[in-house]
Amino acid sequence: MAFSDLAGFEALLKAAPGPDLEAKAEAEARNAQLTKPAGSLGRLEEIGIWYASWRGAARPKVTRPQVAIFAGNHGVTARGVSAFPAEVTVQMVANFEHGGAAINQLARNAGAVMSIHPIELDRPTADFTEAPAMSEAECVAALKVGWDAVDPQADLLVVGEMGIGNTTSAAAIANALFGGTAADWVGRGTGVDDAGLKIKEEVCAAGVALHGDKTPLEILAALGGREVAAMAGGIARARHLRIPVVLDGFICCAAAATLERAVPGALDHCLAGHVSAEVAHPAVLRALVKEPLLSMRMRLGEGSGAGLAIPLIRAAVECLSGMATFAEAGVSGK
Ligand SMILES: Cc1cc2ncn([C@H]3O[C@H](COP(=O)(O)O)[C@@H](O)[C@H]3O)c2cc1C
Ligand SMILES: O=C(O)c1cccnc1
Repeated sequence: MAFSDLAGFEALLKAAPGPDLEAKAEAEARNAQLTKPAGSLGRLEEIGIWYASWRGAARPKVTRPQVAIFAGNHGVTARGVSAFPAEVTVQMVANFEHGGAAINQLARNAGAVMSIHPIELDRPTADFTEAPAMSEAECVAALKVGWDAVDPQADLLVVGEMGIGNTTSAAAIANALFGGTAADWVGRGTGVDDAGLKIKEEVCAAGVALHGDKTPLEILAALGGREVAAMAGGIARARHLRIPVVLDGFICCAAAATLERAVPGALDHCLAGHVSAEVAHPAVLRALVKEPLLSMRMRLGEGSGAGLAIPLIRAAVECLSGMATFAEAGVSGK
C-alpha cells in the first residue's frame, strides 16, 4: 500500500479497517464470566476488550510493544518560541541512540523495542508565519517515514517526538482545527517565560491567519513539522495493521487530531496514554473525546507519557486473557 500525495493518504485513512466485532463480542462474553464482581476492574475491563477487538482475538497478549521516536527541526525556532536552542533536537537524537533519555528508560521498563527516526534535521521546516512549513511533497515524505517505521509484528505502538519548537507548531494546528484564539492553545512547552509565551501567541496567531482555512491534512503540512507528520503517518499505518496505539502528550495529540478531523473515527484504535501538564492538552483530549489513562504532571514528549502507560494496558490485557471464569475456578456466582 502506498500513497504519493495528501489525497492518496486521506483515501487510505478512509479505507482503514475497523475493529473485529466478533473478537470484541467474545472478549465481552469472557469478561462477564471472569472471577470478579461484574465491572469491578473498572476501566481495565474496557481497555482489555478494546485491545482484543483491534487484535482480533478474545484472549490476546501484549508481547511486542514498539516505541517509534521521530525528530525534526522547525523554522519557527528562529522567532524565539522555545526556552532551548534548536541544536538540542540533534543532540537529543544522539542521547536517544546512546540510551540516555527518559524514553529509553520508560521503553525498557515497558519491554518495548524503541526505534529512532531523525528526519532531515539539517533542513528545518519553513517559518510557518511566512510560508507553509512543508510543501505537500515534504509532508508526504514525512508521513511515509512514519508509515514505514511501524513494525508489522508489533502489537502495541507508541509514537513520540523530539523537535525544539514543536509545542508552537502543535498549538497552531490545534487552533486551526478547533478554533478559539492562539492564547487558548499556546503553553510554556520547555518552560518559556512570559515574554516567550507572548511570542508564541503571536507566532501561532500569524500561522493560523495564513493557513487556518486549509483542510486538516493541509494544516498538518502548513503548520506541522516533519516529526509531527511522521507521527500521523505511524498512527495511520498502525490502523491498517490493526495495531492499537497509545497517544502521548500535546504534540502527539495535535498530530493525531489532523487525522480525526480529516476522517472521523480515524483514531478509534488509539487510547490517550496520559494528560500532559502542557496547558492546552486537556482541551485537545476533550475535542478528541479521549479520556487519559494517567495524569502525572509530565510535560516531556518523546512518547514518555504513553510509554509509561504501556504496562497499564498490558495489565488490563493480562486480566482479560489470564483470569479464570467462575466455572473454571469453581467459584460460586451471585
Ligand atoms: C533536553 C530536552 C529534552 C526533550 N525531550 C522532549 N522535549 C520536548 O520539548 C520540545 C518542545 O518544547 P518547545 O516547544 O518549548 O521547544 C520537543 O522537542 C519535545 O519533544 C525536550 C526538550 C528538551 C530541552
Ligand atoms: O505534552 C507534551 O508532549 C509536551 C509538553 C511540553 C514539551 N514537550 C512535550
